[in-house]
Amino acid sequence: MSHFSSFNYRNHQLFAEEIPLTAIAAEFGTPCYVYSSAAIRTAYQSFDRAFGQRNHLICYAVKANSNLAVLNLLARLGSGFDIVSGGELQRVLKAGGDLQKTVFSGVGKTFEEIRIALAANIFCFNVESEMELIALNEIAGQMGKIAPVSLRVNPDVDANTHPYISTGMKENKFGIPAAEAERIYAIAQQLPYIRVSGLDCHIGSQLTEIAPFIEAAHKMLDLLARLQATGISIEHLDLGGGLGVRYDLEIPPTIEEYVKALCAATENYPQQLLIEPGRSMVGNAGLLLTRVHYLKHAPHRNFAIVDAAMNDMLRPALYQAYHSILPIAKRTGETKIYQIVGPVCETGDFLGHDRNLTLESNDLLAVMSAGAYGMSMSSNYNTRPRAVEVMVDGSSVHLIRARETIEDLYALEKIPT
Ligand SMILES: Cc1ncc(COP(=O)(O)O)c(C=O)c1O
Ligand SMILES: N[C@@H](CCCC[NH3+])C(=O)O
Repeated sequence: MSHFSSFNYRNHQLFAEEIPLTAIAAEFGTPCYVYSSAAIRTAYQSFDRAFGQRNHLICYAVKANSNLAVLNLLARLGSGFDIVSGGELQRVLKAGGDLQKTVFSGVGKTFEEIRIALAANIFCFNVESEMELIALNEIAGQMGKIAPVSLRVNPDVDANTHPYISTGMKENKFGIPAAEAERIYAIAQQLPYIRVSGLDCHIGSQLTEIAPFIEAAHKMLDLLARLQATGISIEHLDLGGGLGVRYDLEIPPTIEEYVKALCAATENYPQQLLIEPGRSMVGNAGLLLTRVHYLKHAPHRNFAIVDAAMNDMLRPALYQAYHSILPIAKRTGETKIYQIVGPVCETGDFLGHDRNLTLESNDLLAVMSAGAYGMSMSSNYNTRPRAVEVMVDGSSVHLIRARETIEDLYALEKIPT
Protein backbone atom coordinates (compact mmCIF):
# COMPACT_ATOMS: atom_id res chain seq x y z
CA MET A 1 0.00 0.00 0.00
CA SER A 2 1.29 3.47 -0.81
CA HIS A 3 1.89 5.93 2.01
CA PHE A 4 -1.05 7.96 0.62
CA SER A 5 -3.46 5.21 1.57
CA SER A 6 -6.62 7.27 1.01
CA PHE A 7 -5.53 8.87 -2.26
CA ASN A 8 -5.44 6.46 -5.18
CA TYR A 9 -5.69 6.49 -8.96
CA ARG A 10 -8.65 4.87 -10.66
CA ASN A 11 -8.60 4.99 -14.45
CA HIS A 12 -5.80 7.57 -14.32
CA GLN A 13 -7.88 9.88 -12.08
CA LEU A 14 -6.78 10.63 -8.53
CA PHE A 15 -9.46 9.99 -5.90
CA ALA A 16 -9.77 10.99 -2.26
CA GLU A 17 -11.43 7.93 -0.73
CA GLU A 18 -14.48 7.51 -3.04
CA ILE A 19 -14.45 10.98 -4.56
CA PRO A 20 -12.61 12.12 -7.70
CA LEU A 21 -10.55 15.20 -6.94
CA THR A 22 -11.74 16.82 -10.17
CA ALA A 23 -15.23 16.87 -8.61
CA ILE A 24 -13.89 18.54 -5.47
CA ALA A 25 -12.08 21.19 -7.53
CA ALA A 26 -15.25 21.82 -9.54
CA GLU A 27 -17.37 22.25 -6.42
CA PHE A 28 -15.01 24.13 -4.10
CA GLY A 29 -12.42 25.71 -6.39
CA THR A 30 -8.66 25.80 -5.85
CA PRO A 31 -6.41 26.06 -3.93
CA CYS A 32 -8.15 23.57 -1.69
CA TYR A 33 -6.92 21.45 1.19
CA VAL A 34 -8.47 17.98 1.07
CA TYR A 35 -8.31 15.70 4.12
CA SER A 36 -9.29 12.06 4.39
CA SER A 37 -11.13 11.25 7.59
CA ALA A 38 -10.39 7.54 7.06
CA ALA A 39 -6.65 8.23 7.02
CA ILE A 40 -6.83 10.25 10.26
CA ARG A 41 -9.00 7.59 11.91
CA THR A 42 -6.59 4.83 10.84
CA ALA A 43 -3.59 6.73 12.19
CA TYR A 44 -5.23 7.37 15.56
CA GLN A 45 -6.36 3.78 15.88
CA SER A 46 -2.89 2.51 14.93
CA PHE A 47 -1.39 4.53 17.79
CA ASP A 48 -4.06 3.44 20.21
CA ARG A 49 -3.93 -0.25 19.32
CA ALA A 50 -0.15 -0.39 19.40
CA PHE A 51 -0.20 0.57 23.09
CA GLY A 52 -2.28 -2.53 23.83
CA GLN A 53 -2.91 -2.79 27.58
CA ARG A 54 -0.32 -0.18 28.43
CA ASN A 55 -1.71 2.79 30.40
CA HIS A 56 -1.41 5.61 27.85
CA LEU A 57 -2.75 8.92 26.64
CA ILE A 58 -2.39 10.16 23.06
CA CYS A 59 -2.29 13.95 22.97
CA TYR A 60 -2.58 15.05 19.34
CA ALA A 61 -0.39 18.13 18.70
CA VAL A 62 -2.97 20.69 17.59
CA LYS A 63 -0.42 22.86 15.80
CA ALA A 64 -0.04 20.29 13.02
CA ASN A 65 -3.59 20.85 11.81
CA SER A 66 -5.95 22.78 14.01
CA ASN A 67 -9.13 22.74 11.93
CA LEU A 68 -12.11 22.18 14.24
CA ALA A 69 -13.32 19.25 12.14
CA VAL A 70 -9.96 17.49 12.52
CA LEU A 71 -9.95 18.12 16.28
CA ASN A 72 -13.55 16.98 16.58
CA LEU A 73 -12.84 13.76 14.68
CA LEU A 74 -9.91 13.00 16.98
CA ALA A 75 -11.85 13.97 20.12
CA ARG A 76 -14.60 11.53 19.12
CA LEU A 77 -11.98 8.80 18.73
CA GLY A 78 -10.86 9.47 22.30
CA SER A 79 -7.75 11.54 21.65
CA GLY A 80 -6.32 14.05 24.06
CA PHE A 81 -4.48 17.15 22.86
CA ASP A 82 -1.17 18.98 23.12
CA ILE A 83 -1.64 22.74 22.87
CA VAL A 84 0.77 25.67 22.74
CA SER A 85 -1.51 28.67 23.09
CA GLY A 86 -4.76 29.95 24.51
CA GLY A 87 -6.05 29.96 20.95
CA GLU A 88 -5.42 26.23 20.61
CA LEU A 89 -7.06 25.70 24.01
CA GLN A 90 -10.17 27.48 22.79
CA ARG A 91 -10.17 25.39 19.60
CA VAL A 92 -10.00 22.15 21.61
CA LEU A 93 -12.99 23.27 23.70
CA LYS A 94 -14.94 24.41 20.64
CA ALA A 95 -14.27 21.08 18.91
CA GLY A 96 -15.58 19.11 21.89
CA GLY A 97 -12.15 18.04 23.13
CA ASP A 98 -11.47 17.14 26.75
CA LEU A 99 -9.11 19.45 28.67
CA GLN A 100 -8.69 16.69 31.23
CA LYS A 101 -6.75 14.94 28.47
CA THR A 102 -4.86 18.04 27.33
CA VAL A 103 -1.29 19.15 28.03
CA PHE A 104 -0.12 22.74 27.62
CA SER A 105 3.39 23.01 26.11
CA GLY A 106 5.33 26.08 24.96
CA VAL A 107 8.16 28.30 26.17
CA GLY A 108 6.18 31.52 26.34
CA LYS A 109 2.76 30.90 27.90
CA THR A 110 1.25 34.28 28.78
CA PHE A 111 -0.20 34.90 32.24
CA GLU A 112 -3.63 35.19 30.66
CA GLU A 113 -3.21 31.84 28.90
CA ILE A 114 -2.11 30.27 32.19
CA ARG A 115 -5.20 31.68 33.94
CA ILE A 116 -7.51 30.31 31.25
CA ALA A 117 -5.91 26.88 31.37
CA LEU A 118 -6.07 26.78 35.19
CA ALA A 119 -9.71 27.84 35.17
CA ALA A 120 -10.44 25.08 32.65
CA ASN A 121 -8.68 22.46 34.87
CA ILE A 122 -6.20 21.41 32.23
CA PHE A 123 -4.58 17.97 32.72
CA CYS A 124 -1.00 19.26 32.88
CA PHE A 125 1.30 22.21 32.19
CA ASN A 126 4.54 21.21 30.47
CA VAL A 127 6.68 23.88 32.13
CA GLU A 128 9.73 25.02 30.16
CA SER A 129 11.61 27.30 32.59
CA GLU A 130 12.10 28.09 36.26
CA MET A 131 10.57 31.53 35.76
CA GLU A 132 7.46 30.01 34.20
CA LEU A 133 7.17 27.64 37.19
CA ILE A 134 7.31 30.55 39.66
CA ALA A 135 4.74 32.54 37.67
CA LEU A 136 2.45 29.51 37.44
CA ASN A 137 2.62 29.00 41.22
CA GLU A 138 1.78 32.64 41.83
CA ILE A 139 -1.16 32.71 39.41
CA ALA A 140 -2.53 29.42 40.75
CA GLY A 141 -2.29 30.83 44.29
CA GLN A 142 -4.23 33.96 43.28
CA MET A 143 -6.93 31.74 41.78
CA GLY A 144 -7.05 29.26 44.66
CA LYS A 145 -5.96 26.49 42.31
CA ILE A 146 -3.25 23.83 42.31
CA ALA A 147 -1.39 23.59 39.00
CA PRO A 148 -0.45 20.08 37.79
CA VAL A 149 3.05 20.24 36.33
CA SER A 150 5.51 18.30 34.23
CA LEU A 151 8.89 19.83 33.62
CA ARG A 152 9.83 19.68 29.96
CA VAL A 153 13.42 18.60 30.11
CA ASN A 154 15.84 19.16 27.26
CA PRO A 155 17.72 15.84 27.03
CA ASP A 156 20.39 17.09 24.59
CA VAL A 157 19.70 14.42 21.99
CA ASP A 158 20.34 14.93 18.30
CA ALA A 159 17.09 14.10 16.51
CA ASN A 160 18.91 14.05 13.18
CA THR A 161 16.29 16.18 11.46
CA HIS A 162 16.17 19.64 9.83
CA PRO A 163 17.83 22.11 12.25
CA TYR A 164 14.71 24.33 12.32
CA ILE A 165 12.62 21.48 13.70
CA SER A 166 15.12 19.97 16.11
CA THR A 167 14.08 20.89 19.66
CA GLY A 168 15.96 18.67 22.10
CA MET A 169 19.56 19.83 21.78
CA LYS A 170 21.16 21.97 24.44
CA GLU A 171 21.40 24.99 22.14
CA ASN A 172 17.64 24.96 21.42
CA LYS A 173 15.30 27.29 23.31
CA PHE A 174 13.06 24.45 24.45
CA GLY A 175 12.84 22.82 27.84
CA ILE A 176 14.88 22.93 31.02
CA PRO A 177 18.51 21.84 30.70
CA ALA A 178 18.85 18.26 31.96
CA ALA A 179 21.48 19.33 34.48
CA GLU A 180 18.99 21.76 36.07
CA ALA A 181 16.03 19.43 36.19
CA GLU A 182 16.54 17.93 39.65
CA ARG A 183 17.09 21.34 41.24
CA ILE A 184 13.93 22.75 39.63
CA TYR A 185 11.85 19.69 40.51
CA ALA A 186 12.95 20.19 44.14
CA ILE A 187 11.71 23.79 43.94
CA ALA A 188 8.45 22.67 42.32
CA GLN A 189 7.91 20.17 45.12
CA GLN A 190 8.10 23.01 47.67
CA LEU A 191 5.79 25.45 45.90
CA PRO A 192 2.38 25.53 47.57
CA TYR A 193 0.25 25.82 44.44
CA ILE A 194 2.16 23.36 42.26
CA ARG A 195 1.58 19.63 42.13
CA VAL A 196 4.38 17.72 40.43
CA SER A 197 2.65 15.28 38.16
CA GLY A 198 4.86 14.30 35.22
CA LEU A 199 8.09 14.47 33.28
CA ASP A 200 8.17 15.57 29.65
CA CYS A 201 10.50 15.85 26.67
CA HIS A 202 10.09 16.46 22.96
CA ILE A 203 13.21 16.26 20.83
CA GLY A 204 12.05 17.36 17.41
CA SER A 205 9.90 16.68 14.42
CA GLN A 206 10.06 14.49 11.30
CA LEU A 207 12.34 11.92 12.93
CA THR A 208 12.94 8.97 10.65
CA GLU A 209 14.77 6.73 13.11
CA ILE A 210 13.82 5.16 16.43
CA ALA A 211 17.22 5.54 18.08
CA PRO A 212 16.97 9.22 19.17
CA PHE A 213 13.54 8.59 20.75
CA ILE A 214 14.99 5.71 22.72
CA GLU A 215 18.05 7.69 23.74
CA ALA A 216 15.78 10.44 25.06
CA ALA A 217 13.51 7.92 26.80
CA HIS A 218 16.50 6.37 28.57
CA LYS A 219 17.69 9.78 29.72
CA MET A 220 14.20 10.52 31.04
CA LEU A 221 14.07 7.17 32.88
CA ASP A 222 17.47 7.85 34.51
CA LEU A 223 16.24 11.23 35.66
CA LEU A 224 12.98 9.70 36.84
CA ALA A 225 14.87 7.21 38.99
CA ARG A 226 16.94 10.01 40.52
CA LEU A 227 13.80 12.02 41.23
CA GLN A 228 12.07 9.05 42.79
CA ALA A 229 15.11 8.50 45.00
CA THR A 230 14.55 11.97 46.43
CA GLY A 231 10.88 11.26 47.10
CA ILE A 232 9.44 12.97 44.02
CA SER A 233 6.89 10.74 42.36
CA ILE A 234 6.16 11.07 38.66
CA GLU A 235 2.69 9.93 37.62
CA HIS A 236 3.17 10.19 33.89
CA LEU A 237 6.00 10.23 31.42
CA ASP A 238 5.40 12.33 28.29
CA LEU A 239 7.76 11.49 25.43
CA GLY A 240 6.47 14.21 23.08
CA GLY A 241 5.78 13.85 19.38
CA GLY A 242 8.10 13.80 16.41
CA LEU A 243 7.51 10.58 14.46
CA GLY A 244 8.24 11.34 10.81
CA VAL A 245 6.13 10.55 7.79
CA ARG A 246 7.15 9.53 4.32
CA TYR A 247 7.38 12.53 1.97
CA ASP A 248 9.80 11.11 -0.55
CA LEU A 249 12.18 8.18 -0.21
CA GLU A 250 12.62 8.25 3.55
CA ILE A 251 11.27 5.22 5.38
CA PRO A 252 10.34 6.26 8.89
CA PRO A 253 9.33 3.66 11.46
CA THR A 254 5.67 2.71 11.30
CA ILE A 255 3.36 3.92 14.06
CA GLU A 256 3.32 0.39 15.47
CA GLU A 257 7.14 0.06 15.46
CA TYR A 258 7.48 3.45 17.12
CA VAL A 259 4.92 2.82 19.88
CA LYS A 260 6.20 -0.69 20.54
CA ALA A 261 9.75 0.64 20.85
CA LEU A 262 8.66 3.32 23.33
CA CYS A 263 6.69 0.78 25.35
CA ALA A 264 9.63 -1.63 25.40
CA ALA A 265 12.10 1.06 26.44
CA THR A 266 9.84 2.10 29.33
CA GLU A 267 8.57 -1.32 30.38
CA ASN A 268 9.89 -0.90 33.91
CA TYR A 269 7.90 2.30 34.34
CA PRO A 270 4.38 1.14 35.12
CA GLN A 271 2.70 4.54 35.19
CA GLN A 272 0.98 6.39 32.36
CA LEU A 273 2.84 7.02 29.10
CA LEU A 274 1.92 10.09 27.03
CA ILE A 275 2.85 10.95 23.47
CA GLU A 276 2.12 14.09 21.45
CA PRO A 277 2.02 13.08 17.77
CA GLY A 278 1.13 15.73 15.21
CA ARG A 279 2.52 15.08 11.73
CA SER A 280 2.17 11.30 11.92
CA MET A 281 -1.54 11.67 12.68
CA VAL A 282 -2.46 13.96 9.79
CA GLY A 283 0.49 14.50 7.43
CA ASN A 284 -0.34 11.90 4.81
CA ALA A 285 -4.08 12.37 5.37
CA GLY A 286 -4.14 15.62 3.43
CA LEU A 287 -3.25 17.11 0.07
CA LEU A 288 -3.32 20.57 -1.41
CA LEU A 289 -5.28 20.71 -4.65
CA THR A 290 -4.07 23.40 -7.03
CA ARG A 291 -4.68 24.39 -10.64
CA VAL A 292 -2.02 25.14 -13.23
CA HIS A 293 -2.53 28.68 -14.40
CA TYR A 294 0.26 29.43 -16.87
CA LEU A 295 3.05 27.37 -18.36
CA LYS A 296 6.17 29.34 -19.10
CA HIS A 297 8.99 27.86 -21.12
CA ALA A 298 12.09 29.96 -20.48
CA PRO A 299 15.35 29.02 -22.25
CA HIS A 300 16.79 27.04 -19.34
CA ARG A 301 13.76 26.23 -17.24
CA ASN A 302 10.10 25.38 -17.54
CA PHE A 303 7.77 26.91 -15.00
CA ALA A 304 4.29 25.72 -14.11
CA ILE A 305 2.66 28.65 -12.35
CA VAL A 306 -0.10 27.27 -10.14
CA ASP A 307 -2.73 28.99 -8.02
CA ALA A 308 -1.33 27.77 -4.66
CA ALA A 309 1.75 29.42 -3.24
CA MET A 310 4.13 29.63 -0.32
CA ASN A 311 1.45 31.42 1.69
CA ASP A 312 -0.70 28.27 1.40
CA MET A 313 2.13 25.78 1.94
CA LEU A 314 5.28 27.23 3.49
CA ARG A 315 7.26 24.04 4.08
CA PRO A 316 9.17 23.99 0.76
CA ALA A 317 10.24 27.63 1.12
CA LEU A 318 11.04 27.43 4.84
CA TYR A 319 12.71 24.03 5.12
CA GLN A 320 13.40 23.17 1.47
CA ALA A 321 10.95 20.38 2.21
CA TYR A 322 10.07 17.92 -0.54
CA HIS A 323 6.41 17.23 -1.25
CA SER A 324 5.42 14.84 -3.99
CA ILE A 325 3.34 16.58 -6.70
CA LEU A 326 0.92 14.41 -8.65
CA PRO A 327 -1.38 15.12 -11.59
CA ILE A 328 -5.07 14.68 -10.80
CA ALA A 329 -5.68 13.30 -14.30
CA LYS A 330 -2.69 11.45 -15.73
CA ARG A 331 -1.83 12.54 -19.27
CA THR A 332 0.16 10.67 -21.85
CA GLY A 333 2.64 12.57 -23.98
CA GLU A 334 6.00 14.18 -23.64
CA THR A 335 7.09 15.02 -20.10
CA LYS A 336 9.06 18.12 -19.24
CA ILE A 337 10.96 19.10 -16.15
CA TYR A 338 8.99 21.82 -14.37
CA GLN A 339 9.53 24.20 -11.52
CA ILE A 340 6.16 24.28 -9.76
CA VAL A 341 5.80 27.85 -8.50
CA GLY A 342 3.07 30.08 -7.10
CA PRO A 343 2.03 33.66 -7.87
CA VAL A 344 3.72 35.21 -4.79
CA CYS A 345 6.44 37.77 -5.40
CA GLU A 346 9.31 35.84 -3.83
CA THR A 347 11.95 33.73 -5.53
CA GLY A 348 11.48 31.27 -2.67
CA ASP A 349 7.84 30.80 -3.66
CA PHE A 350 7.95 27.26 -4.97
CA LEU A 351 6.09 24.06 -4.18
CA GLY A 352 8.48 21.75 -5.98
CA HIS A 353 11.63 21.89 -8.07
CA ASP A 354 12.46 19.80 -11.14
CA ARG A 355 9.29 17.74 -11.41
CA ASN A 356 8.88 15.53 -14.43
CA LEU A 357 5.31 16.06 -15.64
CA THR A 358 3.13 16.23 -18.72
CA LEU A 359 1.13 19.40 -18.24
CA GLU A 360 -1.31 21.74 -19.93
CA SER A 361 -2.74 24.91 -18.51
CA ASN A 362 -5.83 24.35 -16.34
CA ASP A 363 -4.57 20.94 -15.24
CA LEU A 364 -5.06 20.07 -11.60
CA LEU A 365 -2.18 19.00 -9.38
CA ALA A 366 -2.02 17.61 -5.85
CA VAL A 367 0.73 18.63 -3.46
CA MET A 368 0.84 15.48 -1.36
CA SER A 369 1.51 14.94 2.36
CA ALA A 370 0.07 18.37 3.09
CA GLY A 371 -2.15 17.48 6.04
CA ALA A 372 0.37 18.58 8.68
CA TYR A 373 1.85 22.08 8.96
CA GLY A 374 0.16 23.09 5.70
CA MET A 375 -2.95 25.14 6.42
CA SER A 376 -1.84 25.69 10.02
CA MET A 377 1.26 27.60 8.82
CA SER A 378 -0.51 29.47 6.02
CA SER A 379 -0.67 33.25 5.81
CA ASN A 380 -2.27 36.03 3.82
CA TYR A 381 0.97 37.27 2.29
CA ASN A 382 0.37 39.22 -0.92
CA THR A 383 -3.25 39.67 0.34
CA ARG A 384 -4.12 36.18 -0.74
CA PRO A 385 -7.21 34.69 0.88
CA ARG A 386 -6.44 31.39 2.54
CA ALA A 387 -7.44 28.17 0.83
CA VAL A 388 -10.73 26.39 1.38
CA GLU A 389 -10.58 23.14 3.40
CA VAL A 390 -12.74 20.07 2.87
CA MET A 391 -12.92 16.68 4.56
CA VAL A 392 -13.81 13.54 2.68
CA ASP A 393 -15.55 10.67 4.43
CA GLY A 394 -16.16 7.77 2.06
CA SER A 395 -18.34 9.18 -0.69
CA SER A 396 -19.26 12.37 1.22
CA VAL A 397 -17.33 15.60 1.19
CA HIS A 398 -17.78 18.31 3.82
CA LEU A 399 -16.71 21.92 3.65
CA ILE A 400 -14.75 22.43 6.89
CA ARG A 401 -13.42 25.95 6.26
CA ALA A 402 -14.76 28.35 3.70
CA ARG A 403 -12.38 30.24 1.47
CA GLU A 404 -11.56 33.66 2.92
CA THR A 405 -12.78 36.71 1.04
CA ILE A 406 -10.69 39.80 0.41
CA GLU A 407 -13.04 41.68 2.78
CA ASP A 408 -12.16 39.19 5.52
CA LEU A 409 -8.53 40.13 5.09
CA TYR A 410 -8.96 43.82 5.85
CA ALA A 411 -12.01 43.56 8.10
CA LEU A 412 -10.02 44.58 11.19
CA GLU A 413 -8.11 47.41 9.53
CA LYS A 414 -8.97 51.08 9.92
CA ILE A 415 -7.96 54.20 8.02
CA PRO A 416 -7.42 57.04 10.57
CA THR A 417 -9.76 59.95 9.97
C1 LIG B 1 5.95 20.14 22.32
C2 LIG B 1 5.59 19.50 21.04
N1 LIG B 1 4.88 18.37 21.07
C3 LIG B 1 4.51 17.74 19.93
C4 LIG B 1 4.87 18.23 18.69
C5 LIG B 1 4.41 17.48 17.48
O1 LIG B 1 5.44 17.06 16.72
P1 LIG B 1 5.20 16.18 15.42
O2 LIG B 1 4.24 16.89 14.56
O3 LIG B 1 6.53 16.09 14.84
O4 LIG B 1 4.66 14.87 15.89
C6 LIG B 1 5.64 19.38 18.61
C7 LIG B 1 6.15 19.88 17.32
O5 LIG B 1 7.27 19.55 16.98
C8 LIG B 1 6.00 20.05 19.81
O6 LIG B 1 6.70 21.17 19.78
N1 LIG C 1 6.46 23.26 11.17
C1 LIG C 1 7.36 22.12 11.09
C2 LIG C 1 7.25 21.23 12.28
C3 LIG C 1 7.54 21.95 13.54
C4 LIG C 1 6.90 21.32 14.67
C5 LIG C 1 6.73 22.27 15.80
N2 LIG C 1 7.59 22.02 16.91
C6 LIG C 1 7.17 21.42 9.78
O1 LIG C 1 6.38 21.83 8.99
O2 LIG C 1 7.82 20.45 9.51
